[in-house]
Amino acid sequence: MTTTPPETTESTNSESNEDHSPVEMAVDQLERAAELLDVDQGMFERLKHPTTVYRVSLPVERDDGQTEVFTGYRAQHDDVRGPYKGGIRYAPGVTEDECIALSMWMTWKCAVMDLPFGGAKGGIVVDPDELTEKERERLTRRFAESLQGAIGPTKDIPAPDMGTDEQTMAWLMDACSMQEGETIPGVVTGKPTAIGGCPGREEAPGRGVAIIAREAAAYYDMPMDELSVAVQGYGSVGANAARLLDSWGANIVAVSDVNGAIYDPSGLQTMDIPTYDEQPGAVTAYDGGEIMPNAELLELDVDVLIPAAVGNVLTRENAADVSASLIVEGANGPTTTGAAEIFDQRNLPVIPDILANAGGVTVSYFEWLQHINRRSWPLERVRETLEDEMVDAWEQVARERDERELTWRDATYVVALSRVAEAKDLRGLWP
Ligand SMILES: NC(=O)C1=CN([C@@H]2O[C@H](COP(=O)(O)OP(=O)(O)OC[C@H]3O[C@@H](n4cnc5c(N)ncnc54)[C@H](OP(=O)(O)O)[C@@H]3O)[C@@H](O)[C@H]2O)C=CC1
Ligand SMILES: O=C(O)CCC(=O)C(=O)O
Repeated sequence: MTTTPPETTESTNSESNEDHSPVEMAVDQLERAAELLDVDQGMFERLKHPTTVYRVSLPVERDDGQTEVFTGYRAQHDDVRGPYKGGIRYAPGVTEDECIALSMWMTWKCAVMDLPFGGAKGGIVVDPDELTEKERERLTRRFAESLQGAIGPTKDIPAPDMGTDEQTMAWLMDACSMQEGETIPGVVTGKPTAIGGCPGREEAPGRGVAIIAREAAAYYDMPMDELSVAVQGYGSVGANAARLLDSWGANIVAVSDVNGAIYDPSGLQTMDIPTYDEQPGAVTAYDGGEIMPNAELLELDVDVLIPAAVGNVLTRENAADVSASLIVEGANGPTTTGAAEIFDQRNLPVIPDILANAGGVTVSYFEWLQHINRRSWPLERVRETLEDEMVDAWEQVARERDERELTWRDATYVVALSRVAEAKDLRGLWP
């Protein structure tokens, strides 16, 4: 177990991190908010570091009998407002540095939504598509064993992220329950509904992105039925956001997966384009529209650009060429520090990830409450409550932005950090 952030390492999209590691990006963002709020220097120093980082070796027997050892991480950033909370990703580019940055972003995301959680994030360095289902199950169970004592319904509650899904959460829950000798549904969120999951959790991050895009478009007087939208990434977040905006009347002109984008200025039928889960690799095989590289999608002349795939895609190199009028961050950390500076200079509004994609953790919170109350919510209640919570958070951030004349990112961080700092002051944990 380590407790300090490492030096710069590569992030999920390592080609364009402009020498800023994810942690450095996260610290830059925190520093701006700390200055605006005049936060105590010591508290700022503390919040630059995670509380704990677990690094575990995971020996797994492959189906051919060979043993392979994978590396897993769980970074726990801060729990002053409640148990650590955050997803687990399976991806070849997972690093300790990335998990730490993502855990910091979870602290702010939970705080901006006013959820009683702190921030955590974990991952395993693995391409899940290269494992069979049985191998993925063995790997997940081994990860749960290695994190015994670190995770639990009142300590740290994992959830899905890139490369993991409700089945992964079911295995994690089962492994933790076996260790404890009793069924503990609250140890993870994003489970299948048959074992205590919340209806609507899978669609929630994308639904939240769509709600925030709708509110932001209205703020800038852009009518929904005239809105052109490009979405990078057609997985859980991107496809759900695209389809919902489409159903509200927006014109989704481009979507992409890892192989590339399809573009049709007259609008794509998003319900007809299969996501990776529905049919892997189907985006660029879709009949209709022009095929283009992901990089070109990011520069399309659209009203709204939603990067919803991986981190660090908007960089100092391409920021000047982004032609959208508004960016809504669906992915975590899609905008590098260098790109953010250029967007600020250009007065191009960027609605940050910690607000825009917070729908997932918000519905995770509903799931956690259902575990405590032993009572499930119907889908309509989930959707209505999510709508209320997202709009509430949006309005608080918009007020802060307008009153202090801040960027959207700074305003969001100010709302989040002021809640975390107040909790630390009240609990007397600081200094
Ligand atoms: N799932 C969740 O609960 C939440 C996720 N997020 C964040 O949203 C982002 C996407 O997550 P999620 O939708 O769950 O992930 P998925 O794995 O479901 O989807 C990711 C999508 O991005 C595509 N993609 C992968 N790599 C690239 C690349 N280099 N360039 C372009 N497209 C690429 C994938 O293509 P292909 O299908 O071909 O692999 C897929 O369409 C991540 O940053 C995640 O952290 C944020 C909040 C909650
Ligand atoms: O639902 C959760 O607990 C976490 C979701 C997540 O990892 C994220 O919002 O980035």
